[in-house]
Amino acid sequence: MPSLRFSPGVTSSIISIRRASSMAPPKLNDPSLFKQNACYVNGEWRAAKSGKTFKVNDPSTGEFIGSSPEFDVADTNSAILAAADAFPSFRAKTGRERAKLLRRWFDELNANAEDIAKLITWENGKPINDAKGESAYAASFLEWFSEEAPRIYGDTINSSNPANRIITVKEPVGVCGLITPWNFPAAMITRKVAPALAAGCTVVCKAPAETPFTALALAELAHRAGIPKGVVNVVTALDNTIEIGKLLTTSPTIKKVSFTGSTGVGKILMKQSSDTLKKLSMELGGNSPFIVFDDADVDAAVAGAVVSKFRSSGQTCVCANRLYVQSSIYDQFIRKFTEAVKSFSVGNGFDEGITHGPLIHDRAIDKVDSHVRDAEKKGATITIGGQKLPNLGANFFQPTVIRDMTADMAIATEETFGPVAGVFSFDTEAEVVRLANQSDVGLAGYFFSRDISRVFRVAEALEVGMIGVNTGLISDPASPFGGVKQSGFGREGSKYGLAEFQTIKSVTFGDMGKPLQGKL
Ligand SMILES: NC(=O)c1ccc[n+]([C@@H]2O[C@H](COP(=O)([O-])OP(=O)(O)OC[C@H]3O[C@@H](n4cnc5c(N)ncnc54)[C@H](O)[C@@H]3O)[C@@H](O)[C@H]2O)c1
Ligand SMILES: O=CCCC(=O)O
Repeated sequence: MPSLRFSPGVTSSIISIRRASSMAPPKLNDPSLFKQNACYVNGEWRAAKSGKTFKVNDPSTGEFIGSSPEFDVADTNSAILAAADAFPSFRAKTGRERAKLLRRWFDELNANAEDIAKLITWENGKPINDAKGESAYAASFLEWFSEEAPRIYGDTINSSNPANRIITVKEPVGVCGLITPWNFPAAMITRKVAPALAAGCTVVCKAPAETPFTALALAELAHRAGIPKGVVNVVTALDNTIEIGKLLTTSPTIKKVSFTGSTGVGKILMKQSSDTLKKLSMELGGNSPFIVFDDADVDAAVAGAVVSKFRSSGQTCVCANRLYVQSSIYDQFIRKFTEAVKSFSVGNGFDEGITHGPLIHDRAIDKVDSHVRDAEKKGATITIGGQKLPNLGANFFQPTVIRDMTADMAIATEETFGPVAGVFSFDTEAEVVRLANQSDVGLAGYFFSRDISRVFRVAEALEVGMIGVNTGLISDPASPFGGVKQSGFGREGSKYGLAEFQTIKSVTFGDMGKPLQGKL
C-alpha cells in the first residue's frame, strides 16, 4: 500500500508514495501460532458453545484477518472453574518451580518473537520494529517475575504483647480476572499474568476483541512452556464483552480483577466488583503533561517529545498529551519539533521504513480529528499534519503538531490517544505545575530541566504516578507502573506488581514466654 513521508520545508505534503511489497497476510514461521475460532481453556483449545465467532480486521488495510470465538457467560464460567480447579495445586508449587515455568514461557516467547511481532503488527497496526520491541517488552515481564517468584518474603514483627511473636506470610490472592486493551496486545497481558503466576494465582484473561490473536498465541506458548492446565485461560468476545466483564467482576470465585483500559470502563468494573469486594488494580487513562523548561537541552527535549508523544501513533496511556514549553524557547522548540516530525513515514507497519502506523479504528480517527478541528477553530495553528490520510486507508491520520494552544481547547482536558501534539506556552514554574495538575487523571508526567533543585521540586509537585525527567520513555519492568487520581490505583512491574496478586496473612504465636532477662 502507499506510504507517506513528510518533506522538510513543506508542511504535510507527500513526497514519496510507494507500493507495499505485498498485501498478502504475513507468513508466520510457525503458522500453528495463529489460533482461529478457539480460545484456551483448561489447557485445551475450545470454540464457543454457541459456535459464534467475531471477525478481526487489519487496521491498516481493513482486510479480514480471521475469526475468534464469541465466548458467552457459560463459556467464560467454564474457564473460571478451570482456574479454580488448578489453583490449589498451583499455589502449592514452590516459588522456584513457578519461576522455572515462567522462564520457559519467556524462552518460548523469545524463540517466537518474530511471529509474535507479525501478529501484533497485523492486528494492531504498529510498525514491525515497534512490534518486535513490544514482544521483547512483553517477554521482559515473564523474565522479571520469574526472578521474583522464588524471592517472596514475609516479616517477623515485634508484638505488643511480650508473650507473643508475629510473622507474616504472603499468599496468592486466588483466581484472577484480567482485562486488557489492544494498544499493547502482548505486553499488557504478560504484565498481569506474569506476577499473578509468580504469586501462585491462576487466571482468566479476557483479550481485547481488536487483538485476540496475539493473546491466543501467548496462550499457545504458555502451553508449550508446560504451564499446567487451567492456570492460564484466555477467552475472547466482542458483543459479549460487557456480560463477560460483569461475570469476572461478580463471580465469587474470582478474588481479584486487574484491568487496563479507559477510566470510564474502570469505574464500571469497580462498581460491579463492590458486591464481592474484590481486590482491584486499575490501570486507566492518562493525560500526560510534558514540560520543557528554558534551562533544558532543547534537542534532547525534542527527541523526548517525539518518543513520548508519537510512540504507537500516540496510542499509549503514557503518551504526552499536553506539551508545555517555556515562552523564551517556545519558537525554537516548535521549529525543531516540527522538523523532527517531518522525518516520519506513515503507512502499513509491515512496509520497510515505516515509522508510524494507523490508528486502531474509525472511532479513534474521529476523536483525533475532532481534537484538531477544535483547536483550529479556537485559534491554534497547525505547523504540520492535521488531516486524515484516506489515500493510505480509513484509519490513518497525519502526525500533527499544533502551536498556540489554549486552556479552553479539548486537548487541554481530554486524552487524545492519537498522533497530535498540542503545544502550550508558559512563563513560570509555578504556573506550569498548576496547569499540569489541572486534570482529573494523573498517570505519567515528563519534564526537561538541568537545574537539580528544580528537578526535585517539580517531580515532587506533579500529581502523577510516574515521572520521566529528561526522558520521554519510562517503561521498564523494573519500575512501578501506575497512576493516581482517576488514572486508577495499583502498580504493575517491579516488586509492587507482585504484591498486587498477594495477600498478607499475619500469624501470631502466643504463649511464647517472656524474653530472657538479666545477665546470661
Ligand atoms: N494505565 C494503563 O496502563 C493503560 C494502558 C493502556 C491503555 N490505557 C487506557 O485505555 C484506553 C484505551 O483503550 P480502550 O479504548 O480499548 O479502552 P476500553 O476501556 O474501552 O477497553 C479496554 C478493554 O476493556 C474491555 N471492555 C470495554 N468495556 C468493558 C466492560 N463494560 N466490561 C468489561 N470489559 C470491557 C475492552 O474489550 C478492552 O479489552 C485509554 O484511555 C488508555 O489511556 C491505560
Ligand atoms: O499504554 C500503556 C502501556 C504503555 C507502556 O507500558 O509503556
